[in-house]
Amino acid sequence: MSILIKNGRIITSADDSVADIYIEGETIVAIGKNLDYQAGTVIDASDKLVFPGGIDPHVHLSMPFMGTFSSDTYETGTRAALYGGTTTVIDFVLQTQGDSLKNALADWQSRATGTAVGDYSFHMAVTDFNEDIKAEIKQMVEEEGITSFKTFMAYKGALMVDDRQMFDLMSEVKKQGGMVTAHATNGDMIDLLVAKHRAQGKLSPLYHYLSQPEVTEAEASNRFAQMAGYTGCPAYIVHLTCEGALNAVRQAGARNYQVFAETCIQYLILDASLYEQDFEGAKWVMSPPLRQKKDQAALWAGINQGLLQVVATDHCPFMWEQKLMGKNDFSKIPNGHPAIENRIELLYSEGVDKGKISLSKFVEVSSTNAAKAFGMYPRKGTIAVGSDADIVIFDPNEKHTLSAATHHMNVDYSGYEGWQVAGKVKTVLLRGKVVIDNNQCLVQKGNGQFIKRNKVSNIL
Ligand SMILES: NC(=O)NCCC(=O)O
Ligand SMILES: [Zn+2]
Ligand SMILES: [Zn+2]
Repeated sequence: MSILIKNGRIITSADDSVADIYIEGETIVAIGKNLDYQAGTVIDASDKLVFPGGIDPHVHLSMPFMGTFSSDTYETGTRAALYGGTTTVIDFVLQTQGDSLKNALADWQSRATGTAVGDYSFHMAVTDFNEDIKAEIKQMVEEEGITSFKTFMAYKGALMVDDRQMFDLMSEVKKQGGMVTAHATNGDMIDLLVAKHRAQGKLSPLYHYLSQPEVTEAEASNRFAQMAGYTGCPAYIVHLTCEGALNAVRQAGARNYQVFAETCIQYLILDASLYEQDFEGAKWVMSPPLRQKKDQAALWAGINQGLLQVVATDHCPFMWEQKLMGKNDFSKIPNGHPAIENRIELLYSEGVDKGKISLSKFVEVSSTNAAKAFGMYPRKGTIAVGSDADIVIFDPNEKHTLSAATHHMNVDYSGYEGWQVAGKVKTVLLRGKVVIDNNQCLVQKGNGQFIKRNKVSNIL
């Protein structure tokens, strides 16, 4: 099978030029002006942007959490991702405390294998670290191609690890050539604030926000970054939301520690005023919570300053019925919101179209940097000869409106209902196959492949 994409404006993190792309099988074979190949399919990309398939390294599909499961499966979630221009996602395998990493991996493999529509990989979330688990780290890196290890510094009593475990894990992961990532908020402080608000009968979604003030994130981010610096372990903070946490990353960088950070689209464009509307605010109950306008400004600046390398989603959708589990108590609202399908169009619209970031920065933070940080580059994350032909053809002028009525995520509301975006994902290729065209998904479940990842060395 061969495809020739003609006359698109090809944007990578390094280049911007109008040219053609020739694809054979799953791979990009040639890029240049006026390419003269006899292709099975020719796609005219005149007046369109052509950029690498998005990589969302923070999603939760069919995730068991807070007494329920996130509502997108590998099928619905990766298909919605493709509609939105994201061709590869990285989900989190969650170790059950007291059990092995191997068993957790088998559990997640059974959900994803033969089900995913788009490509996927796994981070391993270590929720309980001891000598037995230490022995499994090497096996994950060497045999399974899982090179990043997630930790939760919050969700006390469920997923949280203590500092001793974190410190020990970092030393081992460094030895094995991996990366430790963290949900960096102070679980003890949050636990106390939640208990205090509940005891006072303060039970609306607003108190979810007030139980996780900026200091809880700034403190944990700094602690995580300092431990990373001391152990020399490459480290990555997930879903960073605020100025205080960004300052911890800035300080770590000033000391040449390898500390990388991701924010998510919602923290760039939504703010905490959404919690001021009775239970409706449950749509945006996520951890960490939405912050203030001053934090949004800091995050956009952090992207441009290279302190934040990735814009992900932390896609973790729950049906409204599931959110209602916390109708009378904010601490029982399943945490998370849907965005896997909306990330690229929102980031283009609010970032590039509004002049906050350049097109090359857009490509870096939506695709290239995640591929580099998580050991998939240059197979993924760029448009280059030899790379997988994961390609988005995007119309920068086709305005449209986001809505639950038209999205493909398995969730019955949108966090962005009525939001007008400036451009539209038109055609998506995954490993040389047209998977989305003309608002249609052309592939079935089982099309997605598990992507084994390389060790983390000389990243970014
Ligand atoms: N973020 C969130 O609210 N839900 C998913 C789990 C996590 O990433 O902390
Ligand atoms: Zn988290
Ligand atoms: Zn998450």
